[in-house]
Amino acid sequence: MISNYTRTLPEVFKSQITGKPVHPILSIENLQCRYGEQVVIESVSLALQAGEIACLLGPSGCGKTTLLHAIAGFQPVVTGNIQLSGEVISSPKVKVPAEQRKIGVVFQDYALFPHLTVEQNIAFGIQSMPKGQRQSRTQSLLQLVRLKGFGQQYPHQLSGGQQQRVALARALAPHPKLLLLDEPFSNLDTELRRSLAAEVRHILREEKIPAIIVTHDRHEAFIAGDKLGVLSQGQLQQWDSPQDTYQKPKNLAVARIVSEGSIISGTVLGKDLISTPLGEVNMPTAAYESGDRLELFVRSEDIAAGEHPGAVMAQVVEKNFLGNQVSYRFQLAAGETVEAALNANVQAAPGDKLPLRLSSALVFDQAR
Ligand SMILES: Nc1ncnc2c1ncn2[C@@H]1O[C@H](COP(=O)(O)OP(=O)(O)OP(=O)(O)O)[C@@H](O)[C@H]1O
Repeated sequence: MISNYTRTLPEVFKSQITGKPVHPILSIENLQCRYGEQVVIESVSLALQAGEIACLLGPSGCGKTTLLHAIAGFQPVVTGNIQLSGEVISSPKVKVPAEQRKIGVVFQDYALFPHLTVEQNIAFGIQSMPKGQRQSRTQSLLQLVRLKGFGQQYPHQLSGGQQQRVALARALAPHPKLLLLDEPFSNLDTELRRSLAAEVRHILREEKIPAIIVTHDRHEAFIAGDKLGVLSQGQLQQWDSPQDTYQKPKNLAVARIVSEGSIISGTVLGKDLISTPLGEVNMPTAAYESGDRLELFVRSEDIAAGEHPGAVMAQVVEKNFLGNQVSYRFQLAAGETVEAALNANVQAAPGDKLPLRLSSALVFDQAR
């Protein structure tokens, strides 16, 4: 049973200058969204502070887009509420129309206007600005997204990454209070995705616009986010910094979403000592008694190869070269298999046996 990650409700700070309360830019309290009888978002609460960038990560179908649509105003709310700068914009009784929310949205497919130039696309949402101001905003955004000189081109003359930067500039042009990006890089190849994730982070920082980015790619989320929200089965399992989420996942579902690894069994041998099919490992066991059976999550990088007292022999069943590392799948004597990411100088082929040892593992109560 995956325990729901419950957090204290959004904090409201007091300004040190005015003494007035400073609300999170976005706060969501006990949100539920449904399609007919199907509950897709169940009791989600979170707070995003001014200037923060959050990434929402989770498996396909877990409700990421639905949550984004609820914030944007495209999806009704069954219970709970959504507040922007302290004002309720969505609840069962309140629904501020999407176009009045001052929330920008960037979609996966860029959705640029094909018959408009890059400059015209960027200026589309700021027609009400005086001409001089509009032109200067457009030019500064062109520079910010590194497309100076491309202003007169049409979208089909640009690469995918360039088109997505135009879409970002267009969404930023009216100075939204919050920007929502729904899998903005998923049409791009892996390397470009990650460099664009870093670039988008830089651009949002420059513009001081808080954002929520939905992604499937944990590396993209680690690069772009100050906060990482892990959504699974319609519930926000964790809402923390990427580093804390990686190092201290709240449950097995989060561990599996944010890292590569394997599940193995363990038995508590005594104080802070657990026996596993990969040998004995020192871990806090205060919550358990000797003899307790546990499920452990072993991250691929927590397994090392080489002669060592206590190492156990394991047989290579699969090997994939990744450059500086090689990903191996090993069969252990007890029949379990584990994934390990080993240094490329370890030479082994399927069928070979290697001594392995475990440096650490994650233990979860009622792990499944
Ligand atoms: N318009 C709709 N009508 C009915 N069910 C829907 C609708 N949109 C989404 N769903 C269902 O709601 C669930 C969550 O969908 P959602 O698109 O929010 O997930 P997601 O996490 O964004 O998925 P993905 O990563 O694949 O885009 C899925 O089971 C989906 O089938």
